[in-house]
Amino acid sequence: MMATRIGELVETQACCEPSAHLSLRNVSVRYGEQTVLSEVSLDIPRGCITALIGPSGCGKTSLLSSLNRLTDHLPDCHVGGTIWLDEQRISALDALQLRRRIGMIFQRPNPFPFSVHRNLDLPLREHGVRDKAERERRIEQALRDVGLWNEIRDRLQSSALRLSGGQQQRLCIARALVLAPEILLMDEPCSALDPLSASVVEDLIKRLSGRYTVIIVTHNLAQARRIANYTAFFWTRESQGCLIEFGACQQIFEQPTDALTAAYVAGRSG
Ligand SMILES: Nc1ncnc2c1ncn2[C@@H]1O[C@H](COP(=O)(O)OP(=O)(O)OP(=O)(O)O)[C@@H](O)[C@H]1O
Repeated sequence: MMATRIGELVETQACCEPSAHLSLRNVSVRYGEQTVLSEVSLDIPRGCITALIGPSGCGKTSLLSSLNRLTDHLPDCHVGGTIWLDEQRISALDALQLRRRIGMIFQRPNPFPFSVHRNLDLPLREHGVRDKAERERRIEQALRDVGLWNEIRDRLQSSALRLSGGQQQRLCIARALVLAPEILLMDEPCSALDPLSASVVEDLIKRLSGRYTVIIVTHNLAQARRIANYTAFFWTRESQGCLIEFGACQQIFEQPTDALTAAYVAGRSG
């Protein structure tokens, strides 16, 4: 499948490439017999930030986790439909390679309980980067990209757990970046941080757009408005999450076409 045009959305978001990086077709997620997300079809624009919003339990995290097949590891979790990464079905890709191309950042910073350096060196070794000088170059670059190099360059051998929460989260983003991914999945990456650290991480995410396709789950509508180019709004109907509306961020927040979206972004429901 060739990359899909995003159609009229491109005209409203000149910053974005007019192609889909990920294409979802009739994607459903169920745990055992319980379908929690039903028939989602969506094109994720390349090089842009797409926010997934909606009330608790409508399946945002389940959808995010299905995009790099973390759902493979959840007991009783079944993902139906088709997810394309460019012209390849993700189900046909090697899971390790897929997760190199699609990194994930979680709500709570989760550095490995090792040194800062080892947090970044380990994934590179696991992915077969044998040349030490190349690993060092990529580690420094990733730390520069997240704005940590100058802050902690003299503490690379100290435990990552001694960093502040915000620094730990930036280290986790660096851990994803060091593998040169194409796409970053972020599940409420600022919600466990103090306001100052959250705003540093938010600025960082904004700076990543263009170079990376970012998909971010957030409950913070103001944050979605500030950083996202596109927004997908989910809702729960008859106990199943579904996609209500997808569009350019400005359109979703200022001129939503669906009454449910309008009520949600205005804070009248959910
Ligand atoms: N591992 C699991 N096993 C069984 N049910 C699950 C599992 N993970 C999530 N669920 C259920 O799937 C539904 C969707 O959950 P999910 O976390 O994807 O929603 P969400 O929109 O991300 O919620 P929140 O905004 O609160 O994080 C919920 O009813 C949840 O209880």
